[in-house]
Amino acid sequence: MEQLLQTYTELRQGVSTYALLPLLFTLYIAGISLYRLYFSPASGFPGPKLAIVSYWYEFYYDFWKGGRYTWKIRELHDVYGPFVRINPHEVHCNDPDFFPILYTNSSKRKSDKSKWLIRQSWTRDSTFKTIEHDLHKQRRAQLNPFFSKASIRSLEPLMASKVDRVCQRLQHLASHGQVVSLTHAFAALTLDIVSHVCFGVSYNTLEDDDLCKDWYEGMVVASRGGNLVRHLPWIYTPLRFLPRLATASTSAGMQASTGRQKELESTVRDVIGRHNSEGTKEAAKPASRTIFDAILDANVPAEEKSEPRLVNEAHSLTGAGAMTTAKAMEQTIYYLLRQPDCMQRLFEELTAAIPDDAVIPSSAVLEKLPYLTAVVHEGLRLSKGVPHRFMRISPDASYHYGHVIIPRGVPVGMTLMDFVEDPDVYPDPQSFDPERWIPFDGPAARKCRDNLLIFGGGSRMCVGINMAWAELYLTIAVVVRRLGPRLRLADVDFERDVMVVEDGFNALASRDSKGLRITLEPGVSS
Ligand code: HEM
Repeated sequence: MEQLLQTYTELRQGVSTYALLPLLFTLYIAGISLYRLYFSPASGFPGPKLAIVSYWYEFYYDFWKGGRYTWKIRELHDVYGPFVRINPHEVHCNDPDFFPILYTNSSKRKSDKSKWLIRQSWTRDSTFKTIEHDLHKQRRAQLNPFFSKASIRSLEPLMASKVDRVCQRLQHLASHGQVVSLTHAFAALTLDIVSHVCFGVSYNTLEDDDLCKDWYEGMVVASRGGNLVRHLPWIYTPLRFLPRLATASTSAGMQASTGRQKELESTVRDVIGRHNSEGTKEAAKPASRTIFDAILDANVPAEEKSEPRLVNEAHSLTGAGAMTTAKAMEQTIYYLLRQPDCMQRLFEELTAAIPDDAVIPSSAVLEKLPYLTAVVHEGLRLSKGVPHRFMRISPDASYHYGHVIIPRGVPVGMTLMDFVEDPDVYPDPQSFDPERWIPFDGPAARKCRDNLLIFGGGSRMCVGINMAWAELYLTIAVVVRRLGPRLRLADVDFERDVMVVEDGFNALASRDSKGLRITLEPGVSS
């Protein structure tokens, strides 16, 4: 009897506890919503109530709508003004005058990144994704020397040989009227260059039958997956291991992504092994020293040189170095092919400047060609760069801008794509119009240049900017000079294959995209 009574009491206690759960949950949600609406440090900024109280609003546009929050944020600015609360913690700004205040140098203020950014990422230990200002500064100092103007100049023979090779491969692959993917060809080119700079050995994907199709598809899958992982970070671990387990996975993209991960891990292991067996490379000739040698030689804590951290860095450098620049090359060639008068004018300028198309001039010489300069700038602008917003957190002092104060600790970001599509600076911004850059030192072009903030700004500005410009000038000049009049678009639909419609951090075309595909007319190029 006593036992029965005890069981009854336990049951009642159990029932009442369970009955309390929904109530506790409701109170928790109400409490957190009230806090986010009225007491959070970001509560002074307007925005949709749903976005302020919950991340599900952003999730809907990021995941359900497929990387569309960036475009939704634009609409929110139309309703709420230049500063908008876009999620429970973050403020977004679209006022260009705020740019230099937000993206400033280390001497002016510390700039942390937001943890929200690294939730989506397989590169969370890279320089790019480093949250804390001082640690970023230390990591960035190891990269800077490899990307200075002088270093990039010394890399030009390597770049030229790869550009030469991409032309040969295009001619070979398209020799019998076959369709070739310029998307994969340009990704192979940029990947081969950046892998050489990082590891001292090029991936040589230009030699692969399908160029770097697998690597590229893997990047696209990882980019799209990022929009899910950012919201549901617990999914990161199963996602990392799932493809390894499911070797027979039906998703080619997943397999490609796994292959890419394995390849990077083994490359980094090789680099560490080679470095350790050769001893310190401090005294080595600068030309033979790689980024990873510099990191491994640096006087920093051991965890900074750990294999997982270096794999993260390798992921980030190869991804950042290859995807964006290749996209800009692809878009530039696409617009030239859509506007044959522009292609013809560029070809004529190049033929005059490079009488022997076997000789590849330096990028410094190419930068003096006015029409090429206009085309390269316009193509880069229309490639949109990275469509995702770049957040900063000022850890020590609030941001002050007119009457607006953003308290320290509040993440605030801007979307660089907004600048390159600003109709006040670039009338009819979606059209390809190299004329807007001519004359290059005139007032209109100057305004265009000042707004081409596609590489970001301040202490975390793109480290690869010099490399990107050199690659763009060399590639566009040589490809157009040698093959321009013979290139034809092969079943390319702008909205399906070219237009940037998805923010997967990288700029992505539609999910049905077949990439930019071309054929080559027979004949002599010059
Ligand atoms: C058209 C080409 C490119 C565009 C539009 C571009 C754009 C950007 C932007 C906007 C950032 C700043 C991110 C931020 O503010 O948080 C960035 C950072 C970075 N980019 Fe680029 N990039 C390009 C080419 C390259 C190349 C060729 C490399 C070579 C490896 C590279 C490597 C990096 C790295 C490592 C960072 C992180 C820098 C840091 O956090 O200190 N990028 N890029």
